[in-house]
Formats: sequence, C-alpha cells, structure tokens
Amino acid sequence: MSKLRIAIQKSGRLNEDSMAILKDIGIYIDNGKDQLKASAKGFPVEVFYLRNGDIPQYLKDGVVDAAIIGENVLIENGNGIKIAEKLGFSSCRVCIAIPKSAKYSGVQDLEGKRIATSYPNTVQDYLDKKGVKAELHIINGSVEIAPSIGLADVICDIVSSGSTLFKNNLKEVETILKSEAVLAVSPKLSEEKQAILDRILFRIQSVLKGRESKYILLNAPNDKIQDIINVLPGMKSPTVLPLAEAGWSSVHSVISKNQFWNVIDELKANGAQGILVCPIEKMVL
Ligand SMILES: Nc1ncnc2c1ncn2[C@@H]1O[C@H](COP(=O)(O)OP(=O)(O)OP(=O)(O)O)[C@@H](O)[C@H]1O
Ligand SMILES: O=P(O)(O)OC[C@H]1O[C@H](OP(=O)(O)OP(=O)(O)O)[C@H](O)[C@@H]1O
Ligand SMILES: [Mg+2]
Repeated sequence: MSKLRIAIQKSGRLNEDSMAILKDIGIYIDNGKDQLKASAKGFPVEVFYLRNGDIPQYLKDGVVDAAIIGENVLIENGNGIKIAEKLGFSSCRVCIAIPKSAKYSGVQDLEGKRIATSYPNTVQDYLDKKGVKAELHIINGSVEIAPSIGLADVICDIVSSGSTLFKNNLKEVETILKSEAVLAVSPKLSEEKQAILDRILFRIQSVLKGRESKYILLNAPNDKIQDIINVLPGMKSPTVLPLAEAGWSSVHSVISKNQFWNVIDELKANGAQGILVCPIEKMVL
C-alpha cells in the first residue's frame, strides 16, 4: 500500500506546531535527531523534514504529496498548489515598512524606491497592481536591517508582534497579505493518496474544532434552566441532568472558546453556579 508523503519544516517557527498537530491526529513518528524522513506508526504516512522555502517545488514535482507550510510561501512561490485546510497557527502578515522618520502618504510614495525583501514575487505583484515601479533587492534574512545599513529605503517582510520593526526604527505602512500555517496539497496527488489525505483532513478538522471549543458544565435552579439554555446553544441541545439536591440541575454544553467570556455574566445573572470550563481534545461532528 502506498504512503502519503507529508513535508513539515525541519526546524523553525512551524516545526513544533506541525509536530503537535500530527501527534493530535494520531500520526506518531520517532523523530530521531537529524532524521530527515520518518514513517508513522500504524498509519500510511511518511514525514519529510524540509526547509519551508523548498517545499513548494517538492509539491509541484509531486515528490511530496502534502505539506504544512506558511501560506505566504505558497503565495510567493506556489502556483497550482491547493490549500486543503488552514491550520490556525503561525499567523503573521507580509508588510511594507519604512523608516519611522520618513513621510508616507500612500503607495505612490514607493515609486523609484529600493525595496529589500525575501518575497520578491509577492512584492512585484503588489506593485504591478498599484502601478508603482520600484527596485527590488532580494535578501534571505534580517531584512529589517537593510534601511539602516543603506541597502534599501523600504523593506517588505513578515510582521507578527511588530517588535522587530520597532527595534529597527521602522513603521508598517502597507499590509500586502495575511498568512497562517496551512495544509497544502500537490497537484499530482493520485486517487489512492487522496483517500489517505481525506482521512487526515477529517482528523485535522476534528482537532481544530476541538481547539476552538470548550466544554462547559454548570449547576442552576430548575426554574432558570430554560434561560440558561437560551444563552448556551450547544452542539445539538445542551444536556440537563438532575442533581442530588432537589430543585437543581447540571447543564453540560459546548461553547466557542471566544464566546465564553461574553456569556459568563449572563450565566451568573441567571443563577448559574459552580461553572467549569474544560478543554476539548477532539470534536467529531
Ligand atoms: N514572527 C512570526 N510570527 C508568526 N509566524 C511567522 C513569523 N515569522 C515567520 N512566520 C511564519 O512561519 C514560517 C516559517 O518561518 P521561519 O522563519 O521559521 O522559516 P524560514 O526561514 O522562512 O524558512 P526555512 O524553513 O526555509 O528556513 C513563515 O513562512 C511564516 O509563514
Ligand atoms: O513582528 P515580529 O513578532 O517581531 O516578527 C517578525 C520577524 O519574525 C521573522 O523573523 P524570524 O525571527 O523568523 O527570523 P529569520 O529572519 O531568521 O527567519 C520575520 O522575518 C521578522 O523578522
Ligand atoms: Mg523567519
């Protein structure tokens, strides 16, 4: 039986979360140090440890079938590669930044400027769309230093917290795109491998739904149960169980992680007590 070849970043920002999601979907690998390829136990998958920047070419050539990769790298260099799922980690944006002291009134101010970047295709596409001509300088790292050493007037690089820009006396003036880690798929995927990928996608979706949800349990007087149910929609409908103490019930439900703090006051106002909020490992719908 053939195995699905999945590439993940060998080391860097995506490695740890990529390993974690594989583990959460039941793909266990013995990742000995310096191992570049490993077979999963009990599942038809082989994991390849590669440089993030090299992965698009491997996908295009069908050397690997799928990969966990930054969406920004696919936009830069991934024509024809499809995204099967957004994975919700390594969120960042690709931005244009200029020295803090420089004036900026719009994208036309980039005309004729020297722009240092590791993402030349992304920047060129953006400039073409805006009808601006500039000179690109391609560098592979420490892009933010370029203006202070006189290599460029402007940079285009990844921004997350903004602290690298701040430390280098730069300010963000344009956001070109937003990115997060994604599961990308080779255009050369066979039908047999598509079936393995479908099983993986189903598992990933269960893990992602679990990550964004919480299990909530609370106690409330019976005459308040309907009000509480109205606040807590749940997956289908909440479970209501009688407590040993007469006149009281326990309500169990699932709630979006982001909704919880918005409804907590309403729950308390409706007489909820002993509220427990627990993580959900997987959610199969
Ligand atoms: N500061 C950041 N915050 C959040 N995500 C980031 C940040 N910097 C990069 N990323 C995301 O993580 C991906 C990997 O970044 P990282 O710096 O680890 O590797 P790289 O040097 O771009 O690639 P390679 O594996 O080829 O060396 C980027 O493509 C981007 O999607
Ligand atoms: O907005 P921030 O939170 O400061 O993050 C942005 C920085 O993170 C990335 O660099 P990284 O640390 O990955 O170093 P690298 O250039 O060696 O890849 C990116 O290239 C920026 O320099
Ligand atoms: Mg980096």
